[in-house]
Order: sequence, then structure tokens, then C-alpha cells
Amino acid sequence: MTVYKALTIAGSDSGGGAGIQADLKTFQELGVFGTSAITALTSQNTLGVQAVFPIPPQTVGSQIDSVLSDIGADAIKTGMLFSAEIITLVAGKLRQYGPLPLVVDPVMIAKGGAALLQAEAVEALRRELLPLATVLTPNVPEASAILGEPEIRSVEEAVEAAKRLFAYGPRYIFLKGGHMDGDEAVDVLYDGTEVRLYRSPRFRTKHTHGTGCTTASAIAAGLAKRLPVPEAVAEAKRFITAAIGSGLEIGGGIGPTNHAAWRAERS
Ligand SMILES: Nc1ncnc2c1ncn2[C@@H]1O[C@H](COP(=O)(O)OP(=O)(O)OP(=O)(O)O)[C@@H](O)[C@H]1O
Ligand SMILES: Cc1ncc(COP(=O)(O)O)c(N)n1
Repeated sequence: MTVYKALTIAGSDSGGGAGIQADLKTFQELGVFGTSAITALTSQNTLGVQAVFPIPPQTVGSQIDSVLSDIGADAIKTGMLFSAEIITLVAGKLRQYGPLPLVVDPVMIAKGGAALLQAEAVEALRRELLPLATVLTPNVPEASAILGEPEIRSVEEAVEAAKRLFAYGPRYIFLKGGHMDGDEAVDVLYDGTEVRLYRSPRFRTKHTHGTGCTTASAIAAGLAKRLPVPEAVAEAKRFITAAIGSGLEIGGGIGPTNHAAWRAERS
């Protein structure tokens, strides 16, 4: 039996809805063996982020070495990287062990407003990591921050932003439309030539904690299984739509999505 493997390099969410925890649950649900390198510990729940404890860069590197020198990975996903130092370290390791299919989720700010990436690290992200990415998965505010441009308000503006982001070097841009208005949640995939749109009904729910992490790790799972990028994205869109559609009322704030919903729908 072929065992597909994916590595997530991201922050830990003690609340279990985002970060490493969301990534590993997603890998498991999609039939991929998940491994991890933790970049930061967060004390976090549905009410927000109470504290962030970054991991020393050499300790992040040590985890990546342990995984990639033995188990290996068919795809890698990066999430919360917190600092320019960690970004530089991770990019160096990716170059050392690569090239491997790589999904870069440029996590910057948690839903509650806490900074998960230091402001001065955006330039390191642009310079070091984006050229290595197979797929870059910004949400609307992250796309604006990388481009240094004002807010994106429509699908048309998202398409134009995706084209400009492509110049930073990723092979695909997947610009997520969760933060825009409208009856549909529309995401844009751009590969330098073709624009593809991925649509779903927009659920009127507040339980969307971890949607970005879950989407990016679902794409990485698809790449690990050797799916072409547009198919990996289509599967991820189905996965996250099911997960949001049956989001969990846990805690007093923004609850997590239901990672098991996709499997339940299919059985
Ligand atoms: N209310 C919703 N209903 C349906 N789909 C949604 C909804 N909100 C987000 N999505 C979808 O979820 C996926 C993640 O998009 P989103 O823009 O929320 O990412 P994100 O902002 O990075 O997530 P996070 O807030 O966890 O960082 C996209 O496919 C998006 O279209
Ligand atoms: C460790 C970690 N990584 C990423 C997110 C973003 O997820 P969200 O925007 O849904 O809070 C998070 N909250 N925590």
C-alpha cells in the first residue's frame, strides 16, 4: 500500500481548530500520513489568542531535519511562521530538501486580531518563501498586505490581485474569498495563464475558526496524493465547504469547522 505523507510547518493552536491541529486532522481525513514541525505555541481558544510563544529557529530546523531525513514528505504546508528568522530558517530547509510540492499559507492575523506574523517579517515572506511555493493561499487581507495595496472588494479585484501576486514566484495563486461579501464564497486560482473560479454557497455561520489552515492543508494532502493543483484545490474546496457547513458550537466564541463532515457526507 502506498502511504502518502505530508509535513505541516505551523503554529500550535491549543484550541484545536486551527494551526498544526487542524492540519493533522485534515491530513488524516484525506488519507495522508501527517507529520509536523511546530514554529510557535499559542494559548488559544474560541475567544481568541491569549499568548504566543515562538519556538527558537534552530528547534524548528531540528524538527524538520528529523522528519525529512527519515520519513520524508510528498508535500509540505507552511502556516504561522511568526518571525523573519523562522521564515529564513524554513526557506533554507525547504531548499536543502527540495524541491517538493509546497503550499504556503501566509498566516498573518488571527480572526480575533492577534498578530501571528511580525509586521517586519512580510518582506522575508515575499523574498524567501514565495519563490519556493507551488501554491500560495492568501485570504483577502493577506493578499493586500503582500502586495502593499488597499482592500480587495470583488471577485474582479481578486483576479487582478492574483495576477500581481503571481509575479512573486508561486506556480499557482489561490486567493480565498471568505472575507468578501455575497451569497457565494468565491475563490480564485491563477497559474500565470488561466483563471479558475471555485464557488460554494456562503454559510451564515460564525464558526469559521481555522478555515484557512484547513483549506491549505487539504490542498497539500491532494498534492501529496499527486493530484494536479486544480483538482487538489477542487477537493479542498469540497472539504472546507462540508466542514464549515457543519461547524462546531464549542466554547463561547468562534467555533472550529468540523473536519469529519466530508467523510460523513461521503459514507
Ligand atoms: N461563510 C462561509 N461559507 C462558505 N465558505 C466559506 C465561508 N467563509 C470562508 N469560506 C471558504 O473557506 C475557505 C477559506 O477561506 P477564508 O477566506 O476564510 O480563509 P482565511 O481567512 O485564511 O481563514 P482564516 O480566517 O482561518 O485565516 C475558502 O474556500 C472560502 O471561500
Ligand atoms: C496557530 C494558528 N495558526 C493559524 C491561525 C489562523 O486561523 P484563524 O484565522 O481561523 O484564527 C490561528 N488562529 N492559529
